[in-house]
Amino acid sequence: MTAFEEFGVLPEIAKAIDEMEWTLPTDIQAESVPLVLGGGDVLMAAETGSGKTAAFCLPIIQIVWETLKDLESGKAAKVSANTSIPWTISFLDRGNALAVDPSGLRVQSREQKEWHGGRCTRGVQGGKWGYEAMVTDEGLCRVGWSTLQANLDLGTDRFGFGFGGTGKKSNNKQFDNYGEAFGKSDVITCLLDMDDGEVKFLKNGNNLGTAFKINKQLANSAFFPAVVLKNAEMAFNFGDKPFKYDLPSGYKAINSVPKDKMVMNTNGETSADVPQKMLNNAPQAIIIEPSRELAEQTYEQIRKFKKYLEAPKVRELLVIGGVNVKEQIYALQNDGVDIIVGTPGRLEDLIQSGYILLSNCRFFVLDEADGLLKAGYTQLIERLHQQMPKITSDGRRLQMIVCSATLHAFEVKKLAEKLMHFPTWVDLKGEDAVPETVHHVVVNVDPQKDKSWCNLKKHIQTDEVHAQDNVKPGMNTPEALSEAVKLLKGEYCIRAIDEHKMDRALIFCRTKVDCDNLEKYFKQVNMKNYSCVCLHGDRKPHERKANLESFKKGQVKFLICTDVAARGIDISGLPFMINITLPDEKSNYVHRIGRVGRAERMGLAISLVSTVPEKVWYHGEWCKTRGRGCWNTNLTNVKGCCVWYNEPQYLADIEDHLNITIQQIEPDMKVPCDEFDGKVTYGQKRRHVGSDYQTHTAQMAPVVKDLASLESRSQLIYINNHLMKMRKK
Ligand SMILES: Nc1ncnc2c1ncn2[C@@H]1O[C@H](COP(=O)(O)OP(=O)(O)OP(=O)(O)O)[C@@H](O)[C@H]1O
Repeated sequence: MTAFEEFGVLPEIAKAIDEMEWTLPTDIQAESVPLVLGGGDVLMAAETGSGKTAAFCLPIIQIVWETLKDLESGKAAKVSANTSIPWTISFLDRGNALAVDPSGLRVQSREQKEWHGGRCTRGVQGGKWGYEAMVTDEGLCRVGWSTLQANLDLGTDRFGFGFGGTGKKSNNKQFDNYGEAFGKSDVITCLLDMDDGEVKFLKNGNNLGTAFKINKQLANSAFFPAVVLKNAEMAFNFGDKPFKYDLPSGYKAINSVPKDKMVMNTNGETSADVPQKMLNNAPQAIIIEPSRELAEQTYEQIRKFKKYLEAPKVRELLVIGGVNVKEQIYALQNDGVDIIVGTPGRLEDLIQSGYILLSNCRFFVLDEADGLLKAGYTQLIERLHQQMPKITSDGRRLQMIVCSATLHAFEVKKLAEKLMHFPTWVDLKGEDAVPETVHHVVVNVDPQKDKSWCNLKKHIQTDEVHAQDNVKPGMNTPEALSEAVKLLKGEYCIRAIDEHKMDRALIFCRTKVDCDNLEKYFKQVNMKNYSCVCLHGDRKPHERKANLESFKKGQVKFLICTDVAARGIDISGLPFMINITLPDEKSNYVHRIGRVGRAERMGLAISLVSTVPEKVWYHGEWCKTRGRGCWNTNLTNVKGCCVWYNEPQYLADIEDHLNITIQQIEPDMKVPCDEFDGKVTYGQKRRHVGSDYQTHTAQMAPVVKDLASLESRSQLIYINNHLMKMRKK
């Protein structure tokens, strides 16, 4: 049995993992896999490169496959196969905010503004029948009877007859006083007399009299128990248990309706016998990623993990923008899908146009959740969540998984509170942190100390922010120093590469134009030694994909990118990364440097930090071309497109956030001999020197000592007591 199997992973999946040469689950996997398999909502916060992708993909693939297998063998189908459906509130015929518990006998809606209703799985034609509904939590509720034509807001059309907690009866939107108000713990008996064509109600056993006369047009219709709630909860008894109050004479429990009078509720089902799970375009899992590259990466991992899962096959689909939508639609309509990995925009397009159905979705995953929220997708996420059934047709609850290396953001906590169901935090550090495998250092770029920029014969082309300023070499104006920083950063970058003999590195620039300029400079200096490609939003999707691939395959040495690649991108054994400019968003520092030092391999991250303010482009929504061909070098406070970038401040913010002081190195780029240097090769696994064990022993020693003294004290107390008793005797 492999270590993964011990955590409940299926042998077929464990075999695929074994082939990837993963011997042990990482900490986040060991904690999260059992939680997800057990049905819980999970918030995963763990360092970059700690294996979060597998922590949610493995259990999802497993449960999806098991569900498909159950369906194939007919087990799950039984739940919705007509003949065996019990008398419950239907999982299919209900409003999208009405949660139905797995027994189908308790319903809840926490929607405060709208009413959400549901109907029973079976109905009746003819005879005298009754059932009980109990208010189990305060709120607004209405119960009664409706036909299948009635809308779910009971009593608002002529096909439904309801009695509400405010003491009103309603049919066809006509609300009249009836009986008396009811609330928490009250039991309402709903009675249907199809022989005399009337509906009446009891409150806690007291007969409130006839509420409605059913008109002749509806006399032959089938009626179903129905409910509608606004921020309330109710429980039902259709006769499986003894009623709290006896039914009036002549009435029987609704669940004793004979077959010839029983009518099945087919609303929400595609056909009487086909369970929804069989629908090709209704996936069981939706995984949202913030970038196309990350979506592709997660999709590829899923393909690897499911390799040995046969009969039935799990079908995964990548739904991202920038590629032909027709192919995605074709796959949805013809091949079908069980797990979708996608980016928000395209995903929502296909959902709103009906190509993807959410009716069977039971896993909703937000990877890099804080990034998604910061990118403005909060409402989209909430919209999708609202459309997902909170309990699926086979009685399983929607599970939500939210993860990131920087999850400690207010927005994430707010979202979790709103959408998740008693989530478990799997938080291995309690705060955003940098893995021990990442050695990260900063280098000051000080144009007042380092005057080499005055005499550069060959230099990087800058972003031309100072094209109209007088910035001659040797000048001391803020503009001249800012231009100098840009020139020096080009030199420092090459120096860092040379000093560490980097033959593989990710280089982050702040803007697309900075990326392009660095790419040109590398080619100018030495095309072969500094072979590189760019990855940023202005490059076409196929170019982005090809560039990432060529870097991953080692065909080029350097990948120059904007924050597009900051999150999640996994390039195995990547030894080096360079920040040409620090990100202004502190969590992005964690994500950027987390591209190295992954899966226990060591990595070095060097950040170039200007000591003086640097004037940079900042094209906001006011910039009509969003930067393309824009030459407005005024500052943003006068409607321009530039800002003064204060890197020392951003560095202080990052250090404050991580509660550390980042080691500073000199412009010669030499990394001083400390415990990292000399003992490690960046890109390789760290030699295990056994220090962990020693540290652990040291940590545990005082606790063990305390325990020993407690034990000895308790034994002494016991002996003393015993002696005292003996003496008394
Ligand atoms: N149990 C394991 N054993 C060995 N390698 C693993 C294991 N789990 C994951 N890995 C490898 O570790 C690397 C990082 O995994 P992954 O991309 O899931 O990290 P992450 O936590 O999502 O990081 P980020 O926050 O940067 O997105 C991958 O190359 C993956 O193949």
